[in-house]
Amino acid sequence: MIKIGILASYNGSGFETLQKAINDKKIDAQIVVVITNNTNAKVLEKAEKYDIPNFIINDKRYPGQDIDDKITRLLLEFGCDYVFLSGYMKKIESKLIAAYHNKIINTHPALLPSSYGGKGMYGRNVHEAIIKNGEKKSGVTIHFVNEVYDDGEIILTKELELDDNETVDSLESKIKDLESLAIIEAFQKVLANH
Ligand SMILES: Nc1nc2c(c(=O)[nH]1)N[C@@H](CN(C=O)c1ccc(C(=O)N[C@@H](CCC(=O)O)C(=O)O)cc1)CN2
Ligand SMILES: NCC(=O)N[C@@H]1O[C@H](COP(=O)([O-])[O-])[C@@H](O)[C@H]1O
Repeated sequence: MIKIGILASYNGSGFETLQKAINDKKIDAQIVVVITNNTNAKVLEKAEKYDIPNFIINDKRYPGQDIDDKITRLLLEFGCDYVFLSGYMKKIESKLIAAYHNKIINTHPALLPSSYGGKGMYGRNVHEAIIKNGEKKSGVTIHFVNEVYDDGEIILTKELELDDNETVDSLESKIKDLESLAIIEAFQKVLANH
């Protein structure tokens, strides 16, 4: 059975999408651990709901320790084959990348490559920039993770056209819906080649 570890900073909506797809037999895998950097992350409640071991790992909780090493060791201890970044807001560092080369998958709420990726481009910031710049389309990119933000090999993208009166809230909602489809399709594609 392919094992997946989750890294998330907030709600972990992508994690729940993946878990529901697993429960619905759309994806043959098991989510075995959830890790967050955020003590208040709602993803912790979701992990408990699905009876998945969950951990908070951040500098405050482990002052002076190597967070990269700690996360990597935990994912390895749980036997993870893949790592899914479900709205994880911290840079993935060298030890985790080395341990999981082209096995870390991220979902980004814009089309890449573009100026809507990289440092500062996360969550609502992305949608605000898209609308401010008068873009006519946006979308979702699922990609493998390398040392650089939003620079890894692209697994798939899904596009949408913006309405004339699109707002940040309306775009965020549409992107979230599109993202759910993209996550399922991307994992089916990756696991088919496992
Ligand atoms: N090595 C990599 N690490 C991460 C990647 C990646 O592609 N390579 N993707 C991100 C997810 N992400 C976009 O998809 C992303 C997340 C956060 C940021 C960002 O600018 N973060 C801020 C800190 C924000 C915070 O502390 O809440 C920063 O670095 O200053 C950019 C892109 C996950 N990691
Ligand atoms: N650049 C990374 C980034 O912006 N990721 C985005 O964070 C959201 C997390 O939402 P959630 O906490 O509700 O799952 C997700 O929509 C994801 O695309």
